[in-house]
Amino acid sequence: MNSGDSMDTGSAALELRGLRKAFGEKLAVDGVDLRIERGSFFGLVGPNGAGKTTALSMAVGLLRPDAGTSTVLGHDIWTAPVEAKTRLGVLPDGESLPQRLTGTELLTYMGLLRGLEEGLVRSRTEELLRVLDMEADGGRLVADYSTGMRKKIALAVALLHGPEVLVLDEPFEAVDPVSAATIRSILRGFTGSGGTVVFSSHVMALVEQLCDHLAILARGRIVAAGSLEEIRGGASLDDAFADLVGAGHETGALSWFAS
Ligand SMILES: Nc1ncnc2c1ncn2[C@@H]1O[C@H](COP(=O)(O)OP(=O)(O)OP(=O)(O)O)[C@@H](O)[C@H]1O
Repeated sequence: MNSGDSMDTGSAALELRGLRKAFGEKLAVDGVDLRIERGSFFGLVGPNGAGKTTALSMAVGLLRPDAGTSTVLGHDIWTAPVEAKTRLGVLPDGESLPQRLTGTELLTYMGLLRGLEEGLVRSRTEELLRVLDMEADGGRLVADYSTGMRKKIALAVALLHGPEVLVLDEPFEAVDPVSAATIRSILRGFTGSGGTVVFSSHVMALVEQLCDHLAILARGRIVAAGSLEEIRGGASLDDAFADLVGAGHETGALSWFAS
């Protein structure tokens, strides 16, 4: 990992203040404040369309907010992007990778772009492909990868430069169980050595298994944030989630299947 500087001391790993974003009439993120401490394994959960991807995209500098700020280890993502992004590894939502490169070319290109020395890029690329069980796929085009393989190579890109804070949008989506176990173990090792992981997920079991802290986002607002125990309050996370975001949509069978 990169060594910190004096700005970093005492600041949160990631701090969001008053983040807001509207798409036309739709207020996707409506004033999100969140402080994520260093060394946390932090989950951001919420129903479909709650604003998770929009909030995380603004947090990492991929989407300009209408209002609010995001700081990474004390560095503002918009006014000090180099300082912030050097410390940040991002797994964005969707298919944002260059498709016409092989996996090895992609990692090499991204490593050199990050200013890493060539030998280091080569050794880290080999290690990442091996650990992610993609050694045999390094020479294939990213365009020909499966969805889960694209997720894994994107995670490799996020890890390559040795960030201190990882922000991952749905890192386990479409990933097979063996690869998911590998990713869990990489991420646990990462937080174990002082790094911070922030990830979004719909899978409560995963969040319960991995996270020490979490926030629940619904309709663009944080409806609960705290330690896993505080949010669960003695119940399962599934139940706490349903209570907080409002369950009660069991409207019965589809009319045309009614007997
Ligand atoms: N580029 C865009 N243009 C218009 N509306 C958008 C855009 N991006 C997101 N939205 C809207 O903003 C809201 C929040 O979307 P977002 O993708 O952030 O939710 P999410 O919590 O990540 O959802 P999911 O869990 O389904 O991935 C949704 O109503 C969505 O339709």
